[in-house]
Amino acid sequence: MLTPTFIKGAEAHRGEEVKTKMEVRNLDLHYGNFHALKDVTLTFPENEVTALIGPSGCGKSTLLKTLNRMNDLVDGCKVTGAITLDGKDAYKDMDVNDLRRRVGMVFQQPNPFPMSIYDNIAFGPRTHGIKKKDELDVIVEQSLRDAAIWDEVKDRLKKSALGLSGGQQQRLCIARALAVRPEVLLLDESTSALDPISTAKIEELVGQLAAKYTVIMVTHNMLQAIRVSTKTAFFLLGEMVEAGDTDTLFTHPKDNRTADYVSGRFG
Ligand SMILES: Nc1ncnc2c1ncn2[C@@H]1O[C@H](COP(=O)(O)OP(=O)(O)OP(=O)(O)O)[C@@H](O)[C@H]1O
Repeated sequence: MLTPTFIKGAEAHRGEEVKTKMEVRNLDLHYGNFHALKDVTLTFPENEVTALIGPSGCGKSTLLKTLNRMNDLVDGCKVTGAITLDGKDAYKDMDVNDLRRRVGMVFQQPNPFPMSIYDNIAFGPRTHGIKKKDELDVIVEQSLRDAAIWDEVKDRLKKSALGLSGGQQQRLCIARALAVRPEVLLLDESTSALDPISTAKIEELVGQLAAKYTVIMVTHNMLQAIRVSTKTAFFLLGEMVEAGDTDTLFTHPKDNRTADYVSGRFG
């Protein structure tokens, strides 16, 4: 097994009580007649990285999008069961815009807006009513620092974000997500379009982000799950087969289907 080059969230917090940040209970999701998630129950510990793994089409991205109600935008999508953030029901007791500010998302392909680096980061805070330049300056710098890209872009903040490399664009997108002060960060295969060096930088960054944020990541890369996450959940055909401590799930899986998948027998 690869040795992580940074301290994983749970190791940093060892000895402290682990708090649940988000929880999914008896979640069923249908796209029309298609049953995409089946009675999923799962908790996401605060200030840790949870990885969602499983073969293509098993429902990982669907679950991720359900956590900040992105699926509300999909016609014919029906969700039953409960999703909570700090114990509050995300579908019943929370304004959807407030939920999406608190639970930010970064996608597979870097998708910077066609505007300057500065304006990309200031975009979210501005839409939330922050207009003062000195206040925005502080948020832009802090977000870029938190996303480990400040030193690379601090002298070109007014230049177009589209001039950055793919790996830099993805860290910019993480900075943009951080700029509205989220509590949870959803990463949907956020390194799959990147080269190995950019991937390594983002993996290291994710490890650091867990000090401040709860991170939930979908990944196809099992080594990445091992390197970065403290908790892993394995999905198959819409069912959550097994979840637990990452090292245990990969070395001593309880379910034969998990064992077959993590040993590369299918997927
Ligand atoms: N908007 C949609 N309408 C209908 N079916 C959908 C929709 N989105 C996803 N699905 C179906 O739901 C199932 C789960 O899809 P999902 O994208 O969550 O899987 P995944 O595990 O993330 O796959 P991948 O690893 O390939 O991204 C798939 O069968 C997919 O075709």
